[in-house]
Amino acid sequence: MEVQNLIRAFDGQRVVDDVGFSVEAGQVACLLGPSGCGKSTTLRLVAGVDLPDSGRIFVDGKPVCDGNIHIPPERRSVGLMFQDFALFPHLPVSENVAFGLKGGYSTNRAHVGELLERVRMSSHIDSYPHELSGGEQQRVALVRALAPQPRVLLMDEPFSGLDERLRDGIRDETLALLKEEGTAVLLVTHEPDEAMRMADQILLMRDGRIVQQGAPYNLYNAPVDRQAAAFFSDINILTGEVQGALTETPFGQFLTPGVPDGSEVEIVIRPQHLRIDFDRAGQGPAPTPENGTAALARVIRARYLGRESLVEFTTDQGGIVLNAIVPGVFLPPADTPMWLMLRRDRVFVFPRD
Ligand SMILES: Nc1ncnc2c1ncn2[C@@H]1O[C@H](COP(=O)(O)OP(=O)(O)OP(=O)(O)O)[C@@H](O)[C@H]1O
Repeated sequence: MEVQNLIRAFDGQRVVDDVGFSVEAGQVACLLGPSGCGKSTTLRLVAGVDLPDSGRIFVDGKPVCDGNIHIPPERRSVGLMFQDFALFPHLPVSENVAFGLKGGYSTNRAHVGELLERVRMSSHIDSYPHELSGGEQQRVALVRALAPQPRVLLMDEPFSGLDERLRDGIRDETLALLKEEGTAVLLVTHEPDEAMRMADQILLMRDGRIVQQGAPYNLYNAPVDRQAAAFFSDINILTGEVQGALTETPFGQFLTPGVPDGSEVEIVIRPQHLRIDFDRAGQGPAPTPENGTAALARVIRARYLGRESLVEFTTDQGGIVLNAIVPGVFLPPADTPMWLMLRRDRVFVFPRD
């Protein structure tokens, strides 16, 4: 599936602003972004339930929407699965799954049976939706969407109605089935964890635009700007002024090439990429290329989060507040002096907006 230069405005305001991407068969692309950034509108345009002001959409290489063509939703080979997955309450599972198939359940028994088998729901074939748990309903909704074998499946926050504990299992199961089917999937979510877990490709959206797209690894480890970095985890920010392509901080100098002298930069690091060392009578670790220079800091407070501990520090020089995440239990008392280092390969430098 491919989308080119999609634009959609409401009341003169562009909510989808020159969006373009493609999704290969068997790939999951996640449209990720904060509420109101235009994800659902993009999905609706691809589905064909809304018309773009301009732009083109292709499914299987064929145009389904451009300046001249507008193929209706039911003829786009696109399946839909939305948040409330609305199974028909008056129909049993069998009829729900067969709903989009010519001839209904009676002529598609084998296909429906096989699909239900694959999501371990065969024993519920005669049940009605109200007799199923949320997770079971979700599995039925998934195979209902896949039954007509669409080339593209569009999913809008499909897991958000589910119990937290069920979600991971159902996500993995869904992913496995989608991969087997070879369907191109476009999934809308505002949860970075979900996108990281599900996506082959993340399309990060902000104010109607895709600000970055790529594999989850790339978005996490090479964000385009501070907001993109902050979308995936808490971040620490140090600010500094550039002089001669270098920025001086309590953690030593950072290379900031291409930024004019006198302008400010933000040096960003995720809490799990701080290194901590104990203080030995005012002596810190020697500088290294990997970790730069250590800066003396004091513990403000430490909290245990289960798998990890979160320790808040303030640096002696400059009073910079920094959060560090450490695996396991690490709860130093307040005011403990410690040396902090920033993993140089995990630091992002951005011009300050
Ligand atoms: N039919 C419409 N008429 C007017 N404005 C609309 C319409 N549909 C969407 N919008 C506006 O477009 C913007 C983007 O909405 P959209 O639903 O695409 O965002 P979203 O990223 O999916 O958000 P959420 O995660 O909250 O669903 C919002 O400001 C919304 O109010």
